[in-house]
Amino acid sequence: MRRGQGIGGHLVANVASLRRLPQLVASLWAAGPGLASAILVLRLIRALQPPAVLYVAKLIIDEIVARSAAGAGSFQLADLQQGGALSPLAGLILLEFALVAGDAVLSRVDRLLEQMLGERHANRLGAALIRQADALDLAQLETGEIQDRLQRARNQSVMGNSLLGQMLNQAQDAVTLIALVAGVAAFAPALVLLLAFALLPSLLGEAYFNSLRYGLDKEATARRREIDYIRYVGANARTAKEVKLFGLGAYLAGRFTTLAGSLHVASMALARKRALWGALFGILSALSYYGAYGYIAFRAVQGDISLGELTFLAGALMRLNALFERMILGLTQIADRALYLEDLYSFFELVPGVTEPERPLPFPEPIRQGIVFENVGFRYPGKEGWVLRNLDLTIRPGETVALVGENGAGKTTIVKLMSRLYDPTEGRILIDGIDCRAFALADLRRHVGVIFQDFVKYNFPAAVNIGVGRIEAVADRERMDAAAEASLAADVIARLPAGYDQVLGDMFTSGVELSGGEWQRIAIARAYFRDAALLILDEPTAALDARAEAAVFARFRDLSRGRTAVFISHRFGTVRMADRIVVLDRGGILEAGSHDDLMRRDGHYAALFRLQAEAFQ
Ligand SMILES: Nc1ncnc2c1ncn2[C@@H]1O[C@H](COP(=O)(O)OP(=O)(O)OP(=O)(O)O)[C@@H](O)[C@H]1O
Repeated sequence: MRRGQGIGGHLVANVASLRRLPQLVASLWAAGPGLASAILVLRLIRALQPPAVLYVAKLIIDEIVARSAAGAGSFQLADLQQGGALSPLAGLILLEFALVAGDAVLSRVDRLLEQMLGERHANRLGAALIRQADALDLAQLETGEIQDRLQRARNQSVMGNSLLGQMLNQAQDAVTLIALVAGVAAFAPALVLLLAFALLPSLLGEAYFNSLRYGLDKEATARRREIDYIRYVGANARTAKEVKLFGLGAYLAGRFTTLAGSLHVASMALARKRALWGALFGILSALSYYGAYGYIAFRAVQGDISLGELTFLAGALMRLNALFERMILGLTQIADRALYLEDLYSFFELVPGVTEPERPLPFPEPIRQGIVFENVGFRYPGKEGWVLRNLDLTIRPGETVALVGENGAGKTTIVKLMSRLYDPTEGRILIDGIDCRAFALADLRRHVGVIFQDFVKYNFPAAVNIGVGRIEAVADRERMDAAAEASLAADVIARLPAGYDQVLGDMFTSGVELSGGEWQRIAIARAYFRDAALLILDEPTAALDARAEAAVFARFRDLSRGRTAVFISHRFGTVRMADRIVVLDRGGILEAGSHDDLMRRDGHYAALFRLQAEAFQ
């Protein structure tokens, strides 16, 4: 929201925010149509209860007044019955009781049903959010703006529940209000106008402040993310080592205080303004309320309305006053949250750029001609420089290729392109002559097994940590044993108290944390467990000790026989084992060939190889 937009602009934004409400209603309905209908019926009945109670009270008083007027004398218990049946007065009192007690019961049933529907809806939304995040491109998820939106959407998936209750309260109050206003209009039409005067300024004021609040929150999202991040870095087992040793505690606390303070100042300034105006509007509505009260008292004294009608009108006014207050507050909260619905639903409307082909071709099994990068260029969306440019590279079937190059040369990006985490900005990637965009994404990825250098350390049991490589086969112990054996993870598992069932990581109390190299063995097992035609390992042995590295690679060569394998490594002892080594520099290929070829050529690779070898002499 831009500053200086004026009240008109704010109101438009506020009304626009409500446009997402029908979507919320539809998804709530879809979560439980039966539950939703039952809730609506209950709310409607409860909405009509207050006017009914007031009306019965009016009848009771009129009945009592009529009795006194008829000179029936003081009221006796025996008066409760008349000719063997209940007297009209007793009947009315009983009815009043039934209305009040009935509402108490209905409100409990209603709350229960709403909780059921709310939880069901939140669960559905939570799952849908994960599916949508999965469908989006990695490049989309990596942008700060989408991360913000995702963060807000995550909050919303829980908030939807409170919105359900608020919307129903509002609808119920609206029905009660209409019924009460109709009742008031029947006895004293002039009062309705007076009430409208009390309502309008509050309504406009609230709408205005709602939009200001949203604008403020939106502006502050980036700062709030930074605050959350500082809170994470400052109070977290993972960062504690460095924070302690570098003495960062005071620095982080200071930065936190500065950022949180700036947010606090802005939000307090708005809260003060809002409180001031709220108080003024409150006085205005109190004035209207007492004006109306005086008016009906005067008419009663004049004898224009009966005592029963006076009771009804006074009761209705009191209720209407409370209802206005509540509805304005409710409207504020609904509009406020509805503005955030925009984040939720706009996240669901994001369309991935890495798309499925209309008529997918089957992935070649086995790969016969290989993988060809044809003049491939890649630039991150919204970024200036090219990460890869004019890249021509062929990976033959059954070949083991090592990608080497300095930090930032583009090695990981090549791997991401091969698995279609990104699509090339220019050029094509062909598998057996077919553009890889022609395969169904799931089919392509089923045939590719990638372990990234920043692989995920799942705080799940060891078996699942390996099984995620091919989750549908997670129960296949024979396959798991083979993968664990090949990756040297078997030794790690054997040492775990609960073996394969041992929860790993430090997130849960039952978890066992592993060393970097142990985690890496588990991750490599994941790749073997996947058993894909194309195996890609991005710095798979960086955390392994020398003996483990040699053992892993001896097995890697055995296992990758007959399948295509690509690995990235900065360790030339490992790299030299590849059939072909591709040296990358600033997004292009500098040289390529076997270790012996490249050493003979005496170029960049040979220089780097000697440099590393000398360091060990
Ligand atoms: N999500 C991203 N958004 C924008 N730029 C990125 C992103 N990820 C990587 N880059 C840039 O792309 C370039 C290539 O990165 P890449 O990870 O492919 O390099 P690499 O050769 O694997 O490096 P390393 O040896 O350090 O792992 C780098 O200059 C990096 O700054």
